[in-house]
Amino acid sequence: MARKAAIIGGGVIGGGWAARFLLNGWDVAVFDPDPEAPRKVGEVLANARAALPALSDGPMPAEGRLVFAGTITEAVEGAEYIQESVSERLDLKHRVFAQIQQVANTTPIGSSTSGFKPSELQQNAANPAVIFVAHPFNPVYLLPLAEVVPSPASDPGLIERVKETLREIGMFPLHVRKEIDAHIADRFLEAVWREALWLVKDGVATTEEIDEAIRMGFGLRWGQMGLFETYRVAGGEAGMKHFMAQFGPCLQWPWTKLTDVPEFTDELVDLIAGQSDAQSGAYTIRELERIRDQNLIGFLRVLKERNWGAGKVLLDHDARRRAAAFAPVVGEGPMVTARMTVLPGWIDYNGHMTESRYLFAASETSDAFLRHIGADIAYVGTGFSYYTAETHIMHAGEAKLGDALTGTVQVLAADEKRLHIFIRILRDGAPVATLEQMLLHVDMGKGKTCAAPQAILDRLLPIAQAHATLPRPEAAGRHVGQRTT
Ligand SMILES: NC(=O)C1=CN([C@@H]2O[C@H](COP(=O)(O)OP(=O)(O)OC[C@H]3O[C@@H](n4cnc5c(N)ncnc54)[C@H](O)[C@@H]3O)[C@@H](O)[C@H]2O)C=CC1
Ligand SMILES: C[N+](C)(C)CC(=O)CC(=O)[O-]
Repeated sequence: MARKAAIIGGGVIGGGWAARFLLNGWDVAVFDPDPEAPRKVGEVLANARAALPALSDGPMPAEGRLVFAGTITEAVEGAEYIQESVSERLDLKHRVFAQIQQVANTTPIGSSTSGFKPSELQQNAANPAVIFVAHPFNPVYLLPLAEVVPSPASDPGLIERVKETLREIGMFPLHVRKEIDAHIADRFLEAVWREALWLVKDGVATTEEIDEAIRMGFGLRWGQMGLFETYRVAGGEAGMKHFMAQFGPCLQWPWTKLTDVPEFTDELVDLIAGQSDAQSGAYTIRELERIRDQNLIGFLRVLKERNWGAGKVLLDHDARRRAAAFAPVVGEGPMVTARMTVLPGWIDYNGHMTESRYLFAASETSDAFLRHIGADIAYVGTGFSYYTAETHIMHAGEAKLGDALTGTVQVLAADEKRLHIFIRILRDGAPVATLEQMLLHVDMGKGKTCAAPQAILDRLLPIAQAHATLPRPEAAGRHVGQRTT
């Protein structure tokens, strides 16, 4: 049975949390008195469905069930985790916590608050120990950071369990050790925001020029190295010490007005809103969200290829999900090594699973087999691996959205260098596709085939021997254009 999360407040952030939990296989109940909330959450979810699966290199779990609850009590019933995402007003948050704790007194309650300290949130609560800050970043379904801020009254064991829950849905819980207004990241954002307001107010730059200054330069650097690592490199060979000696004094010069807040007059609001309309008004907010999401996917995929920063979180999440999803089943017949569900992003213009996803399903199946015989990621790290030298794919049916697929491997032949396998992608026990593949054991450093080590052969060869007794698949050895009758 799927695990359940309750989301109280279904606006921009509540919708993002709902999407992240749902797409990671959790059931979600949302409570929001706004009659527009189901539409708004639905639109965020549609964006998330088009975006989040593109970050995964493994099968995602089947999407959880979304319900809109009529009351807070109904929403939190049976929930293992509660995320409060109502408007940023302390009195409102207190009322919501009181209502929740009338019926769910021990369930963890994370607050999305951008600035309130957990000790402020906990004031007068029936059980303060379970209330903490879990501050996410927009779009919640793509950005991994959640600042987890406990107070001295928080239950440390519960906080550790919450961090694990957040990892399970692909997030990076950053434990903020000392509570402070606006946590860590929003303090920076506030400082930058204040300075930008001054630059616009004083007529130095427009909103567009400020955005160009960020996205053409330091914004690109920050996404991959942050502040300190970036400045360390900027110090040249002498690193951080030289950087500080050179640029430390300029902090005393009038380069910034960071501590001073411009007055929030109607004039300033109109000036900024007007410039923002001129800059970006040609797009709707939903269009801008989709542009943002596709750009983020591009960045994140590159970081993932490099196992760096947020990309490392994505790789860890794939590995965790694979390990939790399925252990190969060794039985009498072909080995069952993978299970997956056909997701929206896998469907093509013909309304069925696109051809590249059959290859993807096959590589999930063969990768699981390789891990089973010991050729796992740690083994690849030693400089050896199996490469696919040849594939023949036959389509026997159409996989459709939501279909549950199973991948099996039958070893046709194996020796110290070669691994000849037959993969079936099954739906309800019948193949929708079969793939015959030849894999070769390779010394990656030399770029040449070589014999697999005895430890791998000791696992592989008995399977090959057992599979030699299975009926040879009719499709094995076929080539394109052969008659079937
Ligand atoms: N928008 C942002 O960029 C970020 C916002 N946050 C935080 O997330 C929280 C929510 O902010 P947004 O989603 O931006 O605001 P929003 O205005 O989009 O959504 C707030 C939602 O709370 C609902 N609400 C009001 N009273 C309620 C009640 N008694 N029970 C249930 N729902 C109720 C409203 O109907 C609304 O749909 C705030 O604490 C904010 O500081 C955190 C990270 C980023
Ligand atoms: C503007 N904000 C304070 C609500 C921003 C955040 O809290 C985080 C974000 O997503 O930028």
